[in-house]
Amino acid sequence: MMNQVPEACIVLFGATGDLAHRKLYPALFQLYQKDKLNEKFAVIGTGRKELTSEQFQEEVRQSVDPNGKYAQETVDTFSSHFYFIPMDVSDSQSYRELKELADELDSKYDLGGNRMYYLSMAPRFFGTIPTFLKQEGLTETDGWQRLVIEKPFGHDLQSATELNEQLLQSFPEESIYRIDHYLGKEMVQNIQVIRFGNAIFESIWNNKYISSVQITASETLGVEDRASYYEKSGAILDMLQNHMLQMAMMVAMEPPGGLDPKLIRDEKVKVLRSLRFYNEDEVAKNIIRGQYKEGTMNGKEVPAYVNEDNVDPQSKTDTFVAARVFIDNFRWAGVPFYLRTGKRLATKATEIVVQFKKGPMALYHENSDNDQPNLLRIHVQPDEGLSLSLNAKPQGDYPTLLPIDMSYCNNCENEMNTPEAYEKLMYDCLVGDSTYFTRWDEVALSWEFIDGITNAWKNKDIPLYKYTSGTMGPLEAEELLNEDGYTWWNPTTVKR
Ligand SMILES: NC(=O)C1=CN([C@@H]2O[C@H](COP(=O)(O)OP(=O)(O)OC[C@H]3O[C@@H](n4cnc5c(N)ncnc54)[C@H](OP(=O)(O)O)[C@@H]3O)[C@@H](O)[C@H]2O)C=CC1
Ligand SMILES: O=C1O[C@H](COP(=O)(O)O)[C@@H](O)[C@H](O)[C@H]1O
Repeated sequence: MMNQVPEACIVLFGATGDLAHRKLYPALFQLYQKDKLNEKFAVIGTGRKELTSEQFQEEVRQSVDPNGKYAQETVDTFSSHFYFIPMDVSDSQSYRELKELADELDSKYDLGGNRMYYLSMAPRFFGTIPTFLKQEGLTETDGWQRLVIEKPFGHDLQSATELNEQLLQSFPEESIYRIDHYLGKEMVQNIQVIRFGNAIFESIWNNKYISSVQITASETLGVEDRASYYEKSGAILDMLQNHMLQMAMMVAMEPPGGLDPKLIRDEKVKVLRSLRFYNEDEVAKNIIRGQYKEGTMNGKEVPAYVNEDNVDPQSKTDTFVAARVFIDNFRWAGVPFYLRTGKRLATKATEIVVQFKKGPMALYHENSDNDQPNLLRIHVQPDEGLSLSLNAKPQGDYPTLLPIDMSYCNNCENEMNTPEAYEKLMYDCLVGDSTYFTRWDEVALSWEFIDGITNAWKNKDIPLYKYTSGTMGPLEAEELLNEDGYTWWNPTTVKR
């Protein structure tokens, strides 16, 4: 089979870091194994550590095959494409050496000047590196140049705008690939297919038939060793501004005119344009913030957020956020979207639940305790799949109701084969498909919305509710839904 992926040199800034080792090398290795990487490829890793290329190759081998599961020859051949340059990214001098090596590998592997620059670095370097890349002539080759930027992209609209303006001095918008790894998840990408590939869903996907939408991304982990970052971001910047809004856009967007990235991203951004922005009083009514207290998880005592390493004991950082948002357009007018995410919650799971309205007349419900609404659950993780809750008649009894589920499991057969988000995203970037990367207008609008909330939190005395670790967040988040006659649907497993 012809390999469609172009030859390329991947220059990875932050090659000695956690993300590179845990996600990026395994992702590239999977692509390599699946013949989804052109055999003409080279990776240049950079970091301040004084590694030789041989030592770097050993790190890569350890990262992709820690247990010696794969054929030695495959792992060795793969890692032989990796080279290392120790450099401080704030020193322009070191970019000259980088350029020399990149040019040399370009000839050695016949890479056509194609370059993917991946910034897996602390965000304070996101602006500097592209500036130096251009200044030192690394962007002047015969091939394409793409810039992959990790999160967070700014910390508010102003900082994101400044960063973006800086990037645009060196790379045009169409060459900037902003990562939101949730967009690389199988079931997040599947939302589009479920919606637009099934007439039965698309025809009822509106406020006539849908009563509410819930998106939960719950985590069991606490802040771990990331306090210096998390103290400034909290759940709202860490998860709501990006992953949660992106999932909401996928659920709410209009059908695109085709599968071109521009058409899809145009539709996504229109959702944000219709998002109801809140004034400070509305923030207080519609957004609940929380912070975890100590608790017991899996039989182990876990500390309160304020007692975690490097966290200010007086910290007001939100480790939980629940939001009621509205998309004021014809399709969604009046339908609340409830988004919630938090750390140290009861389960690690992400699920989208579309709740349908009841029929016009309750023929069977009166005599039944099992009066459940129809729910379409999109299980994003750890289970990947879809289930539809319906009502049927129990054997023999009549006219009571029996809740039943129809389900599809996407990763039950062979869990290992589900491509990791980073695998899909790196592949997409190599082939120049920007569909599942965030475009500047989406990022700007999502910051504008989030800034409204964080400013209200700064200016108004809005409570930070404490919740016990191992629960699903503060009671006030439950009350937010109860006000509207709903309750949260906790993530479930897909029936196998
Ligand atoms: N880790 C994760 O799970 C996730 C990370 N991200 C994002 O990915 C990015 C990287 O995160 P992560 O890998 O965890 O970070 P790490 O702190 O583990 O790695 C940082 C990397 O930057 C390098 N570095 C730091 N300063 C310099 C410098 N002055 N010059 C050259 N290299 C430098 C370090 O190399 P050295 O030590 O050799 O100097 C190291 O390779 C961040 O933007 C983060 O937000 C996003 C989602 C998840
Ligand atoms: O971006 C982030 O995502 C992770 C959760 O990602 P998942 O794929 O494990 O669901 C979160 O833990 C982290 O705080 C955040 O920065």
